[in-house]
Amino acid sequence: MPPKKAVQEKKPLLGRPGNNLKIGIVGVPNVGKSSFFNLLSNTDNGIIANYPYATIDSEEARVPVPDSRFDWLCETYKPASRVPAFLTCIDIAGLTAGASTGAGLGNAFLSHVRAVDGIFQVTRAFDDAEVTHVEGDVNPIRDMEIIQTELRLKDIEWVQKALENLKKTSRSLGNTSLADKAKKEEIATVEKVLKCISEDNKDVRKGDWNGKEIEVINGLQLLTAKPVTYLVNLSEKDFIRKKNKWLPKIKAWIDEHNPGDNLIPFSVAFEERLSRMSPEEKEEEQKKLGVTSALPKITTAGYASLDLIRYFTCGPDEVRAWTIRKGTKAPQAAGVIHSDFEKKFVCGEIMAYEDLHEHGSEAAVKAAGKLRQQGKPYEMQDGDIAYWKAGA
Ligand SMILES: Nc1ncnc2c1ncn2[C@@H]1O[C@H](COP(=O)(O)OP(=O)(O)OP(=O)(O)O)[C@@H](O)[C@H]1O
Ligand SMILES: [Mg+2]
Repeated sequence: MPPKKAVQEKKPLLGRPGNNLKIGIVGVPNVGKSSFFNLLSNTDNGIIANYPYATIDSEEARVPVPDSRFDWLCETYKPASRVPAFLTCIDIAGLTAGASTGAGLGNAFLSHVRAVDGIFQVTRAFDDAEVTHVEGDVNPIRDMEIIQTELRLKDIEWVQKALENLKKTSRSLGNTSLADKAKKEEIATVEKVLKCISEDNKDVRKGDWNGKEIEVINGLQLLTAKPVTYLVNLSEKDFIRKKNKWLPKIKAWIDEHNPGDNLIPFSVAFEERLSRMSPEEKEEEQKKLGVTSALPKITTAGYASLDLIRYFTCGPDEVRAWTIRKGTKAPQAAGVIHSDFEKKFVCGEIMAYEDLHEHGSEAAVKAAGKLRQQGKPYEMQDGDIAYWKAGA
């Protein structure tokens, strides 16, 4: 007899449930966050200035996510309207040492971080005597430590409060009820979270959690549970020669403290220069220097860090990408377009982008038997092309 297959528990994802997720730009003051925000969103909404705390209120922008599949679909269908996937980005005020106890913009800043789902952490590794550094000199390791410490301190305070409240309600429930058992489990998880941040010195996203624990953690909305992409802002010269004395140290710091987190070098100065060129000049310049803008890579990484994927709807009127969370089932994916599609869901006719690309037309995909009818249990795959059928 073949051995029994182990049933793998399907864990919920860490983070706020839903498809409408946002990424926030975080860092110490005056490191280029707003400049980066403006370049990424192709706007001038972010307030740029050569002094700390230029940004106070947060700004929001929707950044199109580059995708060669989307471009190919638009070429193929030649639709009247084209809507790519977007990543919602927020420019946040600079964070200073002591923010968790109210220094700088303190708690207001931290509440902005709480409201986002992921973090682009900008660190400064460019030397420029003209640009003030709040800590006096350029040292990205110290800056990363400041951010990490402040976010952890705030989480510790938050978790301790949650624990107190849980213990209070647990006492009032008595000893025997089922609700009491659930409370005790919740308390045990919250205690484990506290140990993770305060004793093991780990960000919550680096802890090893089971499905039940993740549900409790998601209820807490912790700052260190959010995925982080480290963006190192270099001088133009260093970016072009792909060398900077801090880069190996930053890499080593990430490997030691938050192994697996993404590190992307870029240069505000280089991107700013490119942004002033025409598309042809831009091409030419990047070819000449043998380097390409880091912005597409950064947008793609941010989107992926939030566990977002997309499916497409295609036709002569519109080619459109719809953003969903990994693991989303067909009815909920249809519901992103219209809630009626979810409520009255019948099925989806679904093909993979790769199959359409390979066979060239929907008819050919169908003839090859690769256009499939999928029901309610179907889990959407990145790059699916869907036609939804809903009841009247
Ligand atoms: N790679 C770079 N090389 C040189 N100067 C840079 C670079 N990146 C940013 N700057 C300059 O640094 C200054 C601060 O930039 P910006 O206002 O974008 O920072 P910020 O992090 O948003 O600051 P705040 O925390 O005050 O909101 C600006 O003068 C900007 O031109
Ligand atoms: Mg700013």
